[in-house]
Amino acid sequence: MQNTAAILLTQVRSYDMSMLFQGGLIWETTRHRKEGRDPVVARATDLCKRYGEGDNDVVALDHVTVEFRRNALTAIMGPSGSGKSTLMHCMAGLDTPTSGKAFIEGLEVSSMKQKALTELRRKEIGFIFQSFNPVPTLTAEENILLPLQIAHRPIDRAWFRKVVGVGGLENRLDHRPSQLSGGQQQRVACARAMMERSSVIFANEPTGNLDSRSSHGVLEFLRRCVREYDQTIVMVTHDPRAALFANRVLVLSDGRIVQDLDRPSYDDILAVFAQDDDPQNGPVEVEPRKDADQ
Ligand SMILES: Nc1ncnc2c1ncn2[C@@H]1O[C@H](COP(=O)(O)OP(=O)(O)OP(=O)(O)O)[C@@H](O)[C@H]1O
Repeated sequence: MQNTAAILLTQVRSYDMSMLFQGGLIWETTRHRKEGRDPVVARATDLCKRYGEGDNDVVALDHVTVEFRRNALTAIMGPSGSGKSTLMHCMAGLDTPTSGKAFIEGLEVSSMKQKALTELRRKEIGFIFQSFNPVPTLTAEENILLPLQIAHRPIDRAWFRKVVGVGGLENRLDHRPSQLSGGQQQRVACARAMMERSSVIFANEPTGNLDSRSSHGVLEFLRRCVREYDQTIVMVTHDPRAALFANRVLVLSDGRIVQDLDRPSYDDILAVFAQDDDPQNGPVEVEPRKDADQ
């Protein structure tokens, strides 16, 4: 009995030690990569994802190999069902690929144990979703800082001021969500993600619920964070105007990358949409790029 207890205790201790070691390893590896300025922040090799079986089998990702560069705003576009969200979820460790590998800062996300993955996500991966659900009783400032406070992480006030400045939120910090417009709320969501200083932020349709004016404010915020403050953003979008803010546009079709456009022009984006013959997606109206200076 005593022996069993001793073995159990040793197992628990070695498990704790291995988790500590894994956490430390993640921290050290990502720090070295960032300091070494490895130009690739995230990578997928031969990524496949199938859902269902037999007649219900769906190939969501079909041998996708791609690198995401640091300090870039990459847009992922493509028709509905082409695999955009699945790619993002597999890259961020929110879903597991059927085969192939996904890496963040050189660490293989696709085979990571749950606890290490949680640690990696907490430290190195940020998220912005289409719908932001701020805590209604908290102010904008409190909502922005909430994840850091929950994690007992220190708040870099200088960085906070820069982020809210770029987001144009200085005069809204003591407002509650009900006192903010949709665009302001989404900029609060972006500011929250920026505060974490993750290696990469995955944004899924960040302007999907916004009118074109509010979208512009959010996209300009994201673009400035990339250009001026070295952030790295991968954004899924159906919106051609959003893609005009990106340094690079990847186009997916049937789970494959069919185009990889570097700083695409208005005409390049139009051409992508001209090829999208899915009637569900409706006609596309793209305004000429007025503000872009890339
Ligand atoms: N959990 C799931 N179970 C079964 N099939 C799924 C699941 N998730 C996604 N799929 C299928 O995988 C394919 C890719 O889906 P995904 O959501 O990645 O596409 P998408 O390009 O993001 O689409 P949308 O633009 O409509 O959001 C689709 O055919 C979808 O129906």
